[in-house]
Order: sequence, then structure tokens, then C-alpha cells
Amino acid sequence: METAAAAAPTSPAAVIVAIDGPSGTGKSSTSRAVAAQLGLSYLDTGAQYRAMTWWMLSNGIDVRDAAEVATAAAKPVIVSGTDPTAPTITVDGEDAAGPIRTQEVTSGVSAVSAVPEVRTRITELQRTIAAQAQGGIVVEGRDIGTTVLPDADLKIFLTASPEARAARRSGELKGSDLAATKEALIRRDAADSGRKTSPLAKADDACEVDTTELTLQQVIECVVTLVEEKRAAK
Ligand SMILES: Nc1ncnc2c1ncn2[C@@H]1O[C@H](COP(=O)(O)OP(=O)(O)OP(=O)(O)O)[C@@H](O)[C@H]1O
Ligand SMILES: Nc1ccn([C@H]2C[C@H](O)[C@@H](COP(=O)(O)O)O2)c(=O)n1
Repeated sequence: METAAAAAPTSPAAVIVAIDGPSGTGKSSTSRAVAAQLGLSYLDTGAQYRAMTWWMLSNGIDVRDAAEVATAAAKPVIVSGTDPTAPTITVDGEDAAGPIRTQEVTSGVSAVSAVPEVRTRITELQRTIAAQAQGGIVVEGRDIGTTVLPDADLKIFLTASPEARAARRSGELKGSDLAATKEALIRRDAADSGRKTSPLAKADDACEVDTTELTLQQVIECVVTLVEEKRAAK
């Protein structure tokens, strides 16, 4: 994993935006669109935890065994491409964009991401990427505003009702059971919020946006406005 010396963003318009929230609130869709519209880089930190999980599963590591996961956490080389129009993720040089979205990875990722050694390694990678984004960056995840980038220029915490989030996910997973989808996302949120090390949480200075009744376009416009206001004030 890259640990090159960090250089602070220099452009006056460079902003660091942290977007956190539970699963299915629209973090990825919103962050990508906002970054593309404003010429910022984009980092999907959930994809990095998924990549770590995929590597563990592919290498015979028991993802429920925290000690085994901790010992292996330093091994995979995870590289994220930050172009919002074509984000990429590789593990040991292999394209992982497809494999990290399987049900097996989704089921194991909360356990892997709760292991402190995993978080330390991935947090370091995230900070390096953010520091190298000269034009500014939108970073989305669960602990960006609280832990990874506590000095971000703008912090946003997206929420939505479990019903709305399940309906959105069911729309993606054709033929899936709505009730089962809702249960699975509530379970994952509980695990992500309940872990000891940097749990899913709203930073005290984050701006909360409830997206339940908003279209994706409305959420994007709201966040673009907030970023533009921050940029103008810098
Ligand atoms: N405001 C919205 N209204 C309707 N659909 C939405 C809205 N926001 C996002 N979606 C849709 O919901 C689905 C989930 O969105 P997205 O992947 O961006 O959420 P997420 O918060 O990043 O989830 P996860 O943390 O699980 O990766 C996508 O199909 C997306 O198009
Ligand atoms: N900053 C982050 C981002 C993600 N995770 C963990 C918890 C999630 O369940 C999992 C997958 O994220 P998703 O792709 O659904 O956004 O990764 C985390 O712990 N911290």
C-alpha cells in the first residue's frame, strides 16, 4: 500500500469533502456526481474495505477470525483510482471492481473492517490519497468526518429511512426480497455503528441531509451548493 509523503492541496479552490452515512443513503452516487461536476477527485472508501475482504476470502483467511485477519492485513496491495467518471480499484494489480460487489464480500466486510489493524492500514492509505489530490477530493465512507479527515473543509452525513434504502437497493438487485434486503442493511449498519474502532458516526460539525424524500438529483444539487459555498469562503 502506498505511504508516500503527503503534500497538502494548494489550489485555492481545493476543498476536502467528507461524506458519511449508513448503507444505501446515496453516498457513492452523490459523491461521484458532485466530484465530477466540480472537478474534484473521488474516493470510495467502502470499496477499499471490500477489496481487503475479497483478498482475505481469496487467500483462505477466516474473515470471522479477527486475529487471522489482523496478521494478514498488511499483505494486499490496494490501489484506488480517483477519477469520478471512472473510479477503479485493484488488489495486487488485479481489477477488483466486480468481485468486491459479491454477496460473499458484502456479508464479510463488516467483520473485516472492524479489525483495528485493517483500519489503521486503510486509514493511512486514505489520508495519503486525500493529501495528494491537489484539486480537492470527495471522500465517502463511514468514519471520514470523525476519524480519517477530521479537518475536512465540509462534512456531510446522509441519512434515509430503512424502507427507502431497502427500496433503492432492491431496485438495484432485481428480484430481491424487500424485507430481507431491509434486514440485511439494518444488520450491517448495526455492526458498522457498534464496532469499537472508528464506528459509523456523524461528526459533531457535519451537516445532516435526510434523503428519504429527495431524488438523487436533489441531493446532488444540495451538496454541490454546500461545496460551492465552502469554496467561495476559502
Ligand atoms: N435520493 C435518492 N433517491 C432514489 N434513489 C437513490 C437516491 N440516492 C441514491 N439512490 C440509489 O440508491 C442506490 C444506492 O445508492 P448508493 O450506492 O449511492 O448508496 P451508498 O450510501 O453509497 O450505499 P453503500 O454504503 O451501501 O455503498 C443506488 O441505486 C442509487 O442510484
Ligand atoms: N470508511 C468506511 C467505509 C466502509 N466501511 C465498511 C463498512 C461497510 O459495511 C463496508 C462496505 O462499505 P460500502 O461499500 O457498503 O460503502 O465497509 C468502513 O468501515 N469504513
